Amino acid sequence: MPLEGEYAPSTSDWAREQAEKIEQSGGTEGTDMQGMPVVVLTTIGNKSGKLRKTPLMRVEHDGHYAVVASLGGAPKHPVWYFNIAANPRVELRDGTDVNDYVAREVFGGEKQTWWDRAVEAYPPYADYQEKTDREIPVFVLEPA
Ligand SMILES: C[C@H](OP(=O)(O)OC[C@@H](O)[C@@H](O)[C@@H](O)Cn1c2nc(=O)[nH]c(=O)c-2cc2ccc(O)cc21)C(=O)N[C@@H](CCC(=O)N[C@@H](CCC(=O)O)C(=O)O)C(=O)O
Repeated sequence: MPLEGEYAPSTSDWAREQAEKIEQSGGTEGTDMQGMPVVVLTTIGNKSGKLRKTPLMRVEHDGHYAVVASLGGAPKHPVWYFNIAANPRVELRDGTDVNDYVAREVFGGEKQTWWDRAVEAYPPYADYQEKTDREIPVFVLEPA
């Protein structure tokens, strides 16, 4: 069941432009950054109730996805983290495929497994974790 609500654009220009390019092309354009694949996560704003569309690096293994709240190694979580915390129902667009998921933050060995997969998909994640004391959260997306 797709998430319903009014879309509210990100205040990050580059992210907004990429999300809108991907969405408006039905997932056929704008789906990479530095040659690495990008997906679009849709969350429900935990304050506005609006739909937030966030481009993220694609982290996939055997048909399962994870999303990484890295924000370039900033000291604070990206606010989409708090959207998921309040409502774990999300949508993920991977190219032309859009599916519903329930996001589950992972810890311990499961997080390490997915963190290794994330760094393999997008090596700068390792640098981001190096540069911050913040534990960068990883969510696994369970099919809804
Ligand atoms: C800039 C901010 O967005 P954010 O949710 O903090 O997310 C920051 C970034 O993670 C986001 O811009 C990502 O798309 C950046 N980004 C990646 N960010 C990552 O964290 N990980 C990635 O792998 C990643 C890859 C990536 C690839 C391409 C690209 O273009 C961007 C990429 C934003 O849009 N803020 C809005 C509010 C958004 C929001 O969700 N508001 C909530 C309330 C949130 C709250 O305050 O609790 C609501 O509507 O209720 C605002 O300031 O008005």
